[in-house]
Amino acid sequence: MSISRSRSEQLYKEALEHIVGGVNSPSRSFKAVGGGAPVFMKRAQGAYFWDEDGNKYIDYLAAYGPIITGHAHPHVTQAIVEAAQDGTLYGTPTEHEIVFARMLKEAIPSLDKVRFVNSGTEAVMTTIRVARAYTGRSKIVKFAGCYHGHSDLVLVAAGSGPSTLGVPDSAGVPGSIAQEVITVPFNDIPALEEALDRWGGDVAAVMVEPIVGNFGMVLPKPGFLEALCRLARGIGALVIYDEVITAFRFHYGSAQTYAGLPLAAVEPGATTSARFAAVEPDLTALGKIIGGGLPIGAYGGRREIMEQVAPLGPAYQAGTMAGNPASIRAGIACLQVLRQEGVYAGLERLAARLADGLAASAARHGVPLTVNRIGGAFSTHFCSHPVTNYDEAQAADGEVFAKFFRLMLDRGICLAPSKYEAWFLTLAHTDDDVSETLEAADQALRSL
Ligand SMILES: Cc1ncc(COP(=O)(O)O)c(C=O)c1O
Ligand SMILES: N[C@H](C=O)CCC(=O)O
Repeated sequence: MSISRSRSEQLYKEALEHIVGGVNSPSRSFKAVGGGAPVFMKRAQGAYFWDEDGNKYIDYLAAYGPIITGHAHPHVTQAIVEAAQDGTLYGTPTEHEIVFARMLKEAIPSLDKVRFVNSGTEAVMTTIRVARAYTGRSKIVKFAGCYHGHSDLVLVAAGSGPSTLGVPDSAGVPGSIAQEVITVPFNDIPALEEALDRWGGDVAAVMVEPIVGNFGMVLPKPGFLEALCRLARGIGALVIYDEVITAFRFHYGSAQTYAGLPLAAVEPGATTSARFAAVEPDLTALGKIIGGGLPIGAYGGRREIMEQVAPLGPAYQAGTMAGNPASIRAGIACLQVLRQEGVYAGLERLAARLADGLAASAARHGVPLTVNRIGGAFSTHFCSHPVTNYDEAQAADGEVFAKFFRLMLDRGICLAPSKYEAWFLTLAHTDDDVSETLEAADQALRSL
């Protein structure tokens, strides 16, 4: 079974002439799934894509996470149209920025103050600068396989695209910079303890995806985040959560306030805020969903730390496009949709049906498959062991994934072209979409 994608192939040839690798983000290339032309999409609506050859796909890529409402959601689209009609860029503050900052602060109480930027990369990069400015220290601890964007410091042992394409340590990052990063396995408290014992006084921050989204979806083990926060603070370092994927993905808030986060046992009767206080970060980086599909990033945290940032403090961060009215208004509209009753329960129900169905189908056909689901997102690792860290994710079978990816694509199901990326449900997906996807997956798994 194969559908024609001749126009995509033609466009890819042209793109290769003008755009490096034919793509504007390496993750979009099909290098890790057997090569050849990626699919050139022409239009997206709700849960669907149509490619340049007129083929229709059910979309679980969701643009690597931001598209949680479904494509071209009417409320978000209207906000973007109205913003465009009012002029796309002012270079001055606007009231919408205040409205949006308030919404983020209400949903994520650790944000005393925020600043808007243009991408997750910028948000993370700036949290590191601010942490260094605040502590007067230079080293950062990160976890193997966590991806924090493409700024120099965090392109060390990076998951997602870099890992997919075999460049987890990018060329062009000077050794002197890489030396400022200490990498530790995710979910490994003794290894973190050892690293902090060794480098303690030099460490400005410990940075983590509190729920990993970049070597599959991986939860912290119970007590891991509490230990991380306690150990970091014990040596005077800050805790930075990269919530670029996780904010507003699992509930109206972020991982640091998510009831599904496995925490160590708390005192009986502890309040919700006491429950989460032990895992609250000093700084948080945001992106993806908060832009409603337009480019955005944001970072925020404790007042005295954020006040290191210019014009109040000595840490410089700026941006011609930062806080642009279209992204801000799309973000407000997206959060307005997400705070409606039942939104997350619906995402979770569909994702559970799909993830459980895939696992059952794989078992029926004798295909080893580990499905890690968290709320409305999950990952599929072709292996029989649990995936709780990067090594275990790397050990999953990439060739089988590549085959599965192609079989699904030919059946009209669009996944990310990497064994490390997640499947994301949107508000536009229906039970019929899930049934169609399970039918396609059953055929694909049978013929692996
Ligand atoms: C956890 C995480 N942090 C940072 C980034 C970088 O965000 P962006 O691609 O918007 O620069 C990404 C995704 O790309 C991400 O998944
Ligand atoms: N997994 C990455 C971000 O979450 C993928 C985005 C990209 O590399 O283009």
